[in-house]
Amino acid sequence: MSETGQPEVHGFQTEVSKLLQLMIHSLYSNKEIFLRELVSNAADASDKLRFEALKNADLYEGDANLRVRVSADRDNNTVTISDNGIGMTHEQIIEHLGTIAKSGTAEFFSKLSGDQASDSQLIGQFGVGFYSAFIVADKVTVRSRAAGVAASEAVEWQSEGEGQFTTRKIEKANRGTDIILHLKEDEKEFLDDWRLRSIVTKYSDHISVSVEMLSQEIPAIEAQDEVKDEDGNVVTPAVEARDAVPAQWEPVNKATALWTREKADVSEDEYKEFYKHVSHDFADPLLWEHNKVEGKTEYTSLLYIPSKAPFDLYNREKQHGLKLYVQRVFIMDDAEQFMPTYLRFVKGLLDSNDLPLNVSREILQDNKVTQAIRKGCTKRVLKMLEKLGTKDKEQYQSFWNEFGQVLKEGPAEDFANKEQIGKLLRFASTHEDNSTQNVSLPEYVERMKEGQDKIYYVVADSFEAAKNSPHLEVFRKKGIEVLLMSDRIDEWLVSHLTEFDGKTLQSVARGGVDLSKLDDEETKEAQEKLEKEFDSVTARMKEALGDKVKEVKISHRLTDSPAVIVTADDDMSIQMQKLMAQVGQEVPEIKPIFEINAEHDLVKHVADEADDDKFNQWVEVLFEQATLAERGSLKDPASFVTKLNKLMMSLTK
Ligand SMILES: Nc1ncnc2c1ncn2[C@@H]1O[C@H](COP(=O)(O)OP(=O)(O)OP(=O)(O)O)[C@@H](O)[C@H]1O
Repeated sequence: MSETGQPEVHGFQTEVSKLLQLMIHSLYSNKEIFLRELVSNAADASDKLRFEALKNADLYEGDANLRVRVSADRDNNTVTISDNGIGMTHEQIIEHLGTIAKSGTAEFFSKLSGDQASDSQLIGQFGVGFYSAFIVADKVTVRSRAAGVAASEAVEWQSEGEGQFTTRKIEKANRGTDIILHLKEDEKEFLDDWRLRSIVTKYSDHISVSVEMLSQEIPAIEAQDEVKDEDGNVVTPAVEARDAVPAQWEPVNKATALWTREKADVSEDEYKEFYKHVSHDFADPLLWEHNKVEGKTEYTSLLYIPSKAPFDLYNREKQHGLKLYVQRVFIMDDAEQFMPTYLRFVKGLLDSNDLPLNVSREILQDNKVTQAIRKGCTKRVLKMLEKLGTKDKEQYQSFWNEFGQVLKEGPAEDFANKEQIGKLLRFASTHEDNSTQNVSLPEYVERMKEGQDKIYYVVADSFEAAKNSPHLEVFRKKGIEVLLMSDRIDEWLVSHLTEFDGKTLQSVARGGVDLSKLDDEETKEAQEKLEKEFDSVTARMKEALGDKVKEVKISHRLTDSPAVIVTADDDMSIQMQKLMAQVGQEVPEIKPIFEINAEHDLVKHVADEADDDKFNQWVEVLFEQATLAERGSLKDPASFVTKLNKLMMSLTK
């Protein structure tokens, strides 16, 4: 730590410099948000102090009246946001105001295109926070003293937002943080008291700590005698002398915790602004619900579904959860115990009357109250989404596009709500044959054919591969809808969501697909006849392929392709084998079932081949071709090509 007055120079983390540049340019049209961000940080600092003071009331230093003050100084061209919250130490200020401690930062920067319009959208999602001060200021001074630290150990941070900042030790009698913005030449509008006041009211009305501004000073009035005309009538009454009323700090926001108010008294805009405060998101939320739960466990929840996914959504380790309050006292951010991981996109807060004020993450872990609230909140979110899905398909689709992948983790994580989650899933399907995931399971069930008792799906590496899978041929012919899955998580999903609405989910690539219930007697008889006729051919093929396959069968699922490989019902699916191999896990060798299309000309030709060598070559090529279509790769592609060439050459002779 430097001596008092001696500045230490520090460089910003590279990302901070980049962020600053980008923000100043892209958020210019919305520059007043700097005040929202700084007041929001000041309110958080008050919440944090209140929490720490639960254990150590001395931190209040005799001043428990927490407030944020906003003022302008016309002479010095500055706006100051001052709080008496938790404050920052020298180390904290360097860390918090010199780096970006967010997961997903690298990914964020890699997504920037250099195009201002689209980058400004992205930066909004990233969250701008303290650095937004530089949109309107060309120099920012932060003076801070952490609660419990001596006045002589306070710290001043200063920067012009260009690559570096300085810190130095200062004396500061008052606890907390002052942020002093030295306004840019053309930002003087923010010196106007009314302008500041209207921004504070617009953005910070819901903040539970009082935000104060100075009232106008009322000048002194001198005493004046009554004035009468010639007839003795009073023309001007006497005026009593009055002292000047100095400007006073007065609250400009409601300063009641928004969630404690009645729903009917909170406007849409207030809910939206409050969301931005708790989530640090820039965009409006998609949906929210505010509830007071009474009965055995009593709590208030205010749950928001964001409209845009954050950058680190796919990181299951990322901090998530709700802000926790106990009897209106802020306890912690990101209380993940109240939301399952697959709902990690939900933002908001909980205020419990049943948890103790000294509650810790450890206590929350194993607590009946926590479990009851988590159950209640989970159900609430699932219901909210279900309602949106039926009420507003377009909005639901936009939700699904942002968060659907994460919701697909649900059936594995939350067995109890499987059916409910099932209703929220959306898939691409052969019904529309395009890649938009917009078919729900209830819709699928409603379209099921008479006699169809299963929900059919195919999982492949890409939508195209799923759509063109040979397994679909018979389904297309019979007009049976198949869900087309190609997201990484899909195989995991269907291994946990095995049933919906009493109907089994069945992969079309499995051996046990049996559509015979949908066939008429005539077709069944014809199939049996064909199987008998081909008995010797399938046996010969099995001999040719040896233990590469489990079985060779006549297929009832093909119309255009000559052959296909399928997985036995109790074996691991090909897609799952691929996933395991990708993450470096050992995959047991699983032999497929080889199904041939007895009505295909190529198969008929092979069946008639008397020469054993040639027959074997044909069978191997058919088998490897089917493997290639299914897996997208072969263990030994070169020898496949050699065999194929040999066969083609023989055909030219
Ligand atoms: N007035 C303040 N009092 C105490 N600490 C503060 C204050 N303002 C900022 N900080 C500290 O600096 C950190 C960084 O602030 P910043 O606004 O950049 O990010 P954030 O609030 O964590 O999140 P976001 O960027 O999403 O707004 C805060 O997390 C907090 O620890």
